Amino acid sequence: MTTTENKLRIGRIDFTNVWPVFHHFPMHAMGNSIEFVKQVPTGLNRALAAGEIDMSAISSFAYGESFQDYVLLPDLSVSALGPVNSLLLFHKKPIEELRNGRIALPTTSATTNNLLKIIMEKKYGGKPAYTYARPDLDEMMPEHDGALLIGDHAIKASWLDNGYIVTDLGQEWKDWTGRWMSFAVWAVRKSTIERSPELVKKVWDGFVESKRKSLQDLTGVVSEAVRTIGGTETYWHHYFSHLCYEFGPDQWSGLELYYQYAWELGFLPEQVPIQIWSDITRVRVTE
Ligand SMILES: C=C(O[C@@H]1C=C(C(=O)O)C=C[C@H]1O)C(=O)O
Repeated sequence: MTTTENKLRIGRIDFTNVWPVFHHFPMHAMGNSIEFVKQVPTGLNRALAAGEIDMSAISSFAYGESFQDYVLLPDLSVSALGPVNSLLLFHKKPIEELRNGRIALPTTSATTNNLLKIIMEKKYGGKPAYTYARPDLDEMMPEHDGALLIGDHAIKASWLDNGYIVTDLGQEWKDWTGRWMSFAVWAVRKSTIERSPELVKKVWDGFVESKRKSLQDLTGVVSEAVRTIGGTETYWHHYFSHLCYEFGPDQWSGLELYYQYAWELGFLPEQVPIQIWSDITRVRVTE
């Protein structure tokens, strides 16, 4: 029986990229057993680590920082093999020339901020000076050679003709490594699985079913995006079709390389195992 005490608090990233996973979520079937908390990724990363929420879509980097306390839900992520269209570095000179430059990073991101640092250091052999800033290009650019934006902030900035060079970090990663990259993952606190395994399974089923329905017919998420964010149906169709919401061996392999590099550069204190929740009693750990 569900009690108020084991009500699940679930984080929802406040960006359009996750909509397919939530759009058809069967809220009506959950009674009052769950509650959604909507924030930008770094807000959810912090809340899950603090135990203020029980499960959440979070930055994959944040899983790497707290993997001892979390397991990952299978079949759910925000991933891409190539361009993402919402992880964009805006810059004034070619990326090679940013090696010793100044780059503004958004306070909303963890995965992509570290991805950029990895790419700048390992691919381009540079160590720019980084500053954290509100995700606003007009505020970020005057003092910097480049600025990173993620999510809807990146999308809206990409619609303006601001004269900057625009580099898609999903594309950069794929060109360099040939691998997938998963930017957001669905993590659950291990203590939550111990406390409410059936409810976690029911919620996971709901997310996977929502994803399946949304991708089968994108009309619902596309028209809501046009209505609430702007842009055209063609834009959003293209956007959602180029994101991938799967989380299987291809995506794990990309993420393993990312964690390896992040560890080598000292951004993560330990090597990170990908731990996938496989059923209500067992946890599978991939090497
Ligand atoms: C695809 C995206 O992936 C995201 C990037 C994140 C990060 O950099 O920490 C976290 C969650 C996702 O929202 C996006 O923001 O557009």
